[in-house]
Amino acid sequence: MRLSSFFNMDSRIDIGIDLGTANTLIYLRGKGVVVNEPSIVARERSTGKILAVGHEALTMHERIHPGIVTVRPVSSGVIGDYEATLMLMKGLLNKAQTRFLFGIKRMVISVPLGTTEVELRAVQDAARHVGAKYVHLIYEPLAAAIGIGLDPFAPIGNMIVNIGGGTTEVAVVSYGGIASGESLRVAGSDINRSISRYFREQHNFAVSDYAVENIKLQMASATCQDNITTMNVRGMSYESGLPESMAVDSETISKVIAYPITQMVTSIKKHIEALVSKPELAIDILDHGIALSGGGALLKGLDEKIYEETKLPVVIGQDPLKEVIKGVGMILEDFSAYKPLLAS
Ligand SMILES: Nc1ncnc2c1ncn2[C@@H]1O[C@H](COP(=O)(O)OP(=O)(O)OP(=O)(O)O)[C@@H](O)[C@H]1O
Repeated sequence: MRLSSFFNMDSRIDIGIDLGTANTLIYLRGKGVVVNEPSIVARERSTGKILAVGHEALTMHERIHPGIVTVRPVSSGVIGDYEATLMLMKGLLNKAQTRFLFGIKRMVISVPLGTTEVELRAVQDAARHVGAKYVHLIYEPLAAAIGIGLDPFAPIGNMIVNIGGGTTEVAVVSYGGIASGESLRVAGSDINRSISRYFREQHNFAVSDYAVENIKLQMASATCQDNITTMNVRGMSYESGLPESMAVDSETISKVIAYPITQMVTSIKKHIEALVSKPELAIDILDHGIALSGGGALLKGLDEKIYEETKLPVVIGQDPLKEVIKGVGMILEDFSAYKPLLAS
């Protein structure tokens, strides 16, 4: 018996990764999602030595001394810091608690639409560096469509909008391809930046990333809500130089985040209007609506806002933060069926 068949080389593992700006998720074929952690690493400033990745690194963020630095290696959905991305991938693969005794055979990674050749190559290199033998890339909206339960090969048009931390991917999927789409570099992080800027510029008040995220999750809304809520926010006053607390209401926060929301909705409308030369696709979308995925889809009132602006039905995926990795997982589980969808 040949050594390779004795060791059954097919027992090498197949892995899917949603390498996101905010979160990275890992799927193991046959097991499901085994890692779901923030895309952040903490390293020693002088040596570059990695101290923590994922949840632990996020806990250290904004609490550390100058000898330690936290880095978000993925920016706008693509690799911004190659070395830190490798550390993130290695660290999170270790957390998968699976011994890759025979190495990784196939790795499928989701990437934003419009990723440049250089950016695609960086993702492929990183995947090979962490041990993948074959690397395949899938555009995020296609993965999200599969995850949501749509058939990307169907001879009808489906509109998917995946709103992540760094990008909003708008795509009309039909016949196993993308009929129209773009990756807008405006998403969840821009909403956070708008909130931070409001406190800094209007109140001379510095608020931590953690507090900003909390404000967004608790009170931000894409539409005006009837019941206005208030919350106390703690931060540092630039004027007094002391920690202070100030009240903010949901109506103010909704106004503050209006600009990034408008940019997202404008992109969606632009791609619907682009279907003027393909009216049958437009009618399909009228019938089936717009499917939303990604963490940004959870923003209060966003579905309502998109409906107000487009008059098209809007459906949010069952588990928006996991639709892309669910789709990547389904590709791994039935690779030959979904192979035609892969970017390379
Ligand atoms: N309930 C919520 N309301 C509003 N925003 C939310 C909610 N939950 C998560 N988010 C936002 O969703 C974003 C993360 O979503 P997701 O994990 O899908 O993005 P990602 O895949 O890391 O990013 P990208 O695809 O752009 O690289 C963050 O900006 C987060 O603040």
